[in-house]
Amino acid sequence: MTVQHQPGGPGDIQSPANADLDNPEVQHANDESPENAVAKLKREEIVCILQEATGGYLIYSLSEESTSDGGKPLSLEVVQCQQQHLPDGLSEFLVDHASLPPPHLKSPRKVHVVVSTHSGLKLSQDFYEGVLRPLLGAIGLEPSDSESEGGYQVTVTKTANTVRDFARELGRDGSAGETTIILLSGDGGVVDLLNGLDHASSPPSNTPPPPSSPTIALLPLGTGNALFHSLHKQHYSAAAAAAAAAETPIPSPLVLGLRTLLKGTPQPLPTFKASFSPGARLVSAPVDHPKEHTDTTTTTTTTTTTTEKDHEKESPITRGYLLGAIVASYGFHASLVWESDTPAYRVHGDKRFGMAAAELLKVSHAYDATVEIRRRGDSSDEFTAVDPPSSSTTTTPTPGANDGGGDREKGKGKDQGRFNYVLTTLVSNLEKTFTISPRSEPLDGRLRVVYFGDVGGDKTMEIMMAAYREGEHVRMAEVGYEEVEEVRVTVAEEDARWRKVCVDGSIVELERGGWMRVGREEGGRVRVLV
Ligand SMILES: Nc1ncnc2c1ncn2[C@@H]1O[C@H](COP(=O)(O)OP(=O)(O)OP(=O)(O)O)[C@@H](O)[C@H]1O
Repeated sequence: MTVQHQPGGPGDIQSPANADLDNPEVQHANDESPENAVAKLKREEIVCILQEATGGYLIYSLSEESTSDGGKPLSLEVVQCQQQHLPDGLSEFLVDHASLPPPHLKSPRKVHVVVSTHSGLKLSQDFYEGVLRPLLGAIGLEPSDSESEGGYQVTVTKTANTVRDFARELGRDGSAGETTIILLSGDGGVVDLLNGLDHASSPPSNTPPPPSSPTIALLPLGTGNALFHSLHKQHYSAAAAAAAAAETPIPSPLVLGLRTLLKGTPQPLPTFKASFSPGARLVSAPVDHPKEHTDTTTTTTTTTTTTEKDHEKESPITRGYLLGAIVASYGFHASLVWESDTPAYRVHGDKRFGMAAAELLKVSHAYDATVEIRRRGDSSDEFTAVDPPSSSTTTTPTPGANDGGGDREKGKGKDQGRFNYVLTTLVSNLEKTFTISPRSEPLDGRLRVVYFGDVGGDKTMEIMMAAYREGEHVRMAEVGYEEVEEVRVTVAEEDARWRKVCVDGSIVELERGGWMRVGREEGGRVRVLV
């Protein structure tokens, strides 16, 4: 029997025993025999199975299909299976009652749900009401207004600062280490949490604070969800193999996220620190398309026509650094993240990235910068300048101590000092299928840099497309790729348009001659469920 949860009810999954026969959906569900309902279950949608006290099982699954009659696209369904034994192949989803709630959600731990309303397709609120709240209810957890009443607390974002403020508060009251935060957002939520917690600490520390850190459970409701996809990369391949064997589709990211919420274990999340020169400013989204721009970099001079500000608001970078867990970039990636954020592009939804990319590739700007790296084992001020590899030089990558050691052998050529792309990352994927750093393993804490020079728009496109083929781009002659301890990018550009850097989605504008220094951190400021 399938009983579809009605979003908005008070944690009220209706099991067959208390199903409301006046409810048309329940009535419809009651028309179906339990055997049929179980037989119709889609394995890839199953979140968990709980055993009932009376024997039998409740099978919970996530339905993400939109309905033609305007029904909610996200809902939790429960099917009762009255057999004494689960049908073949379902026992792996069984969660033992004795282990519920799991340790990371169990008192005395405090549980907070953070609902980021502007993330991705703005489905977080619906997901909370229609899926998470009833699922938590099923394992005995209910929302409450105050910690003293027990249960979990819910924070719904009202502004772009809500998550940071929440984290700051959490850091100040000293309870962060006993808290699990279920985060319904994209990558921005994680970064806001990291930086908010850091700001609560005093004074600014060079090393992460060792006291027990909060645990984050990610439910991927953003656009890119780079961290979530990178953490679940092996799971995707395992699930893909199992799915191929059983000829079933692989589970969706949200199903995987819910399974991890119930069965995952907390692990330290590697982070980096991006420090900036004194004139660096965090900038808001661009006010309009970039100004008409004459770019004659190919004939070695750059003519700019942009002098006025291209953004509405800017703020200093408190403490001179930002923390990140995903990516810090300069060049095409940073420009794309920033320039696709105009009101004019935003109305096109996620197509805005393709549109902004097409415009940027037409300009094919070669960014004037010095890129220096510090490798593991080098002393703290021992930076080596790198030049973009030249395609004209034949290369034979030879795996070395830095796992991309061969890349350093790639030739140096005319492209010296001009880059199209410089990206430092702790994760493998920027989207589910966009593998920017194929050698990165989940939580390996290794910082890697991917870079290439003034290769032109068509070649940039070719390199990006190769990244969609499981990261094949890193084997291309034009692309540098290696593990580093730290990267320093110093920007010589006149035009502010080309002085933007990106740290996990936040945009920072550097002053002329300004720099960004990205270094790996030891330890873990937060833990993440995997
Ligand atoms: N109610 C709100 N009003 C204004 N801004 C909000 C609100 N809720 C969330 N935000 C902001 O929206 C942004 C959402 O970022 P998030 O990374 O979660 O989603 P995304 O950008 O769609 O996904 P991804 O980063 O994974 O591509 C954050 O910067 C957050 O501060």
